[in-house]
Amino acid sequence: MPLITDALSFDTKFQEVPVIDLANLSSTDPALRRELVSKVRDACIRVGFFYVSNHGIPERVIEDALNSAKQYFALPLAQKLELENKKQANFKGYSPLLSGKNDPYGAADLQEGFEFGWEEFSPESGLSSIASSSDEGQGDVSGAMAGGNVWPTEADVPGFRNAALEYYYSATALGKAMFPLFAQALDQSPVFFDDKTRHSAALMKLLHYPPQTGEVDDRTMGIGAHTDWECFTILWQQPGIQALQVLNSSKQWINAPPVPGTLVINLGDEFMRITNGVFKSTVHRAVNRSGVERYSIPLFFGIDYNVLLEPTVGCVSEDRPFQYDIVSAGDYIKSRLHATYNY
Ligand SMILES: O=C(O)CCC(=O)C(=O)O
Ligand SMILES: [Fe+2]
Repeated sequence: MPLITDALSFDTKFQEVPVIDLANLSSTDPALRRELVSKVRDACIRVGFFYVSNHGIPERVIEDALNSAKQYFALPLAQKLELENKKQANFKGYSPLLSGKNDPYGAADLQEGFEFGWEEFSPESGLSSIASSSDEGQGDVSGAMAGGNVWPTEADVPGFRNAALEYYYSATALGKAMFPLFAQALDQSPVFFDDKTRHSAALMKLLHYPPQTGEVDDRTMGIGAHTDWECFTILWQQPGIQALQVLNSSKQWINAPPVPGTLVINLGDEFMRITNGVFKSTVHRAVNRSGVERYSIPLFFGIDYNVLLEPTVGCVSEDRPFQYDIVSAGDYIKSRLHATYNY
């Protein structure tokens, strides 16, 4: 039976986001691997979201990134605007409050962010050991997504670039270890994505949501209803604050609160497209009505920008022909960035 036929029998009216323990992620025991693959497959087809525990990103790396984000967003607005994303290649850098609109039918997003992608480590940064263990070479900075990162100066936010890149390398290492799981969940060989993920086509964003107080306006969200664009997102959310909500197929918003010790993994449009909808790119949003500041850190991990988003074997059938235009990953991400920030 093709995967697509099997997937159609799954019930997508989920009421909660499952938790998957990654403790056995690198185990070679076939039974343990089968069990893990089967959990990932179920979550990808039914929900498009899951939490992972034992994810391997050290607590210290998370804390340093969070503290750097807090210091960065506390800078005066004029200083942050020097690196405004609209002035940079492919929207790297700072996005002010209300500058983006993820939900084309909603209001602008009540969040500010700082985005960057892969970059070559410089030996003096002290990151060489981490970089070399998680990335085998060049970031893909040619073509549609060309353009390097921009950073505040060391004097403005001491240690910012270092802490941000350290988190980036840890999260991309986790992402790279997860691609074989997704491949196996699609009945492909574990190396299926290897030649499509040679460069880290991963964008990381530090996000800050001010508390929404006063009159509750149902249109204004921290980030409006949207799907993510890459293959999958690795999301750290600040403990203790409920903000993230996920839409099930009955159009109910299901809370996805931070679960201590976990990260959220959610699938995006690239996976949905190449699997012809077998993997769900689930709509979600975040609204911070907690009364305190909220920070989160998504890392959006895609396939290489030059690779075409073509259908995967088993994901099309006579009844379910491929339903998307075939575009390159880079062209797809670039078009979505433009739509979000030039609304
Ligand atoms: O801040 C969050 O919890 C969600 C962020 C998000 O969905 C995104 O940046 O795409
Ligand atoms: Fe998202």
